[in-house]
Amino acid sequence: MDQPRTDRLHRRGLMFILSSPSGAGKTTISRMLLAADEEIKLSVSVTTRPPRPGEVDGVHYYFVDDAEFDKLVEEDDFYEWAHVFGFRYGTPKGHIRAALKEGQDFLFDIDWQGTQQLFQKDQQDVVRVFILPPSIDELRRRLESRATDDVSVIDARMERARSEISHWDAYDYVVINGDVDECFAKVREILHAERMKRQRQTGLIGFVRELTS
Ligand SMILES: Nc1nc2c(ncn2[C@@H]2O[C@H](COP(=O)(O)OP(=O)(O)O)[C@@H](O)[C@H]2O)c(=O)[nH]1
Ligand SMILES: Nc1ncnc2c1ncn2[C@@H]1O[C@H](COP(=O)(O)OP(=O)(O)O)[C@@H](O)[C@H]1O
Repeated sequence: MDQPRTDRLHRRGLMFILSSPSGAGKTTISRMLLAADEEIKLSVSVTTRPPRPGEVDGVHYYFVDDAEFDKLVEEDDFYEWAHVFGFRYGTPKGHIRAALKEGQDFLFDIDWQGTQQLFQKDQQDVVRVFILPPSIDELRRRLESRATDDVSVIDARMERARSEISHWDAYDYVVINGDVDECFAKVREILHAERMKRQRQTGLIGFVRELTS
């Protein structure tokens, strides 16, 4: 029997967005996904927030000062950018569009404002996933256990969590992060299923034509 060649068909890449209130676990899930899946690459954001311990410039974020950020805005180098927690965060355009066409998937860890902007610009490629904490008390526990922010910062993030959660219905998928492995498995299933969407499988047309000729 001929080897089926369906796994070699070309498809468009997708823009896989993970958002959540701070502390719900999107960074954790993002890192698990990037470690487990070779086909997806992180879109590294630019931020004016100072690095946390362990964060590496160019890997987790590009850390810049206000003047550098202003320059990037002026030069129209961002797909989108937003104010979050008193700092600015932006998605650099880079070569995302061309890479999507070549079949490269990108992971975005961005907030609801950035999600809206990316969706307006590129509905066909965007997949929006929102992660919820299992409870508000657990959200605070996670922010405290991460131990990267002082109490006033944690309070501000908790204050903002309610308004962030109110945007849950602007997402395609919502996953509750109770058990981290379960949450990860669900997010991975979403990614796998989205890759199989007919509209993304641009190589199907030729394949079906061959099958039916
Ligand atoms: N709009 C937008 N939001 C971003 C971007 N990068 C990060 N964010 C969001 O900014 C918020 C704060 O991020 P961060 O300071 O790393 O703290 P975290 O919430 O604990 O991950 C999170 O909601 C991120 O998803 C970006 O490029 N654009
Ligand atoms: N399902 C989970 N159960 C327990 N702790 C978790 C879970 N998911 C994430 N955490 C922990 O909660 C803290 C916040 O997670 P993080 O991924 O940094 O959140 P976010 O990126 O959404 O701000 C981290 O210390 C992380 O290890």
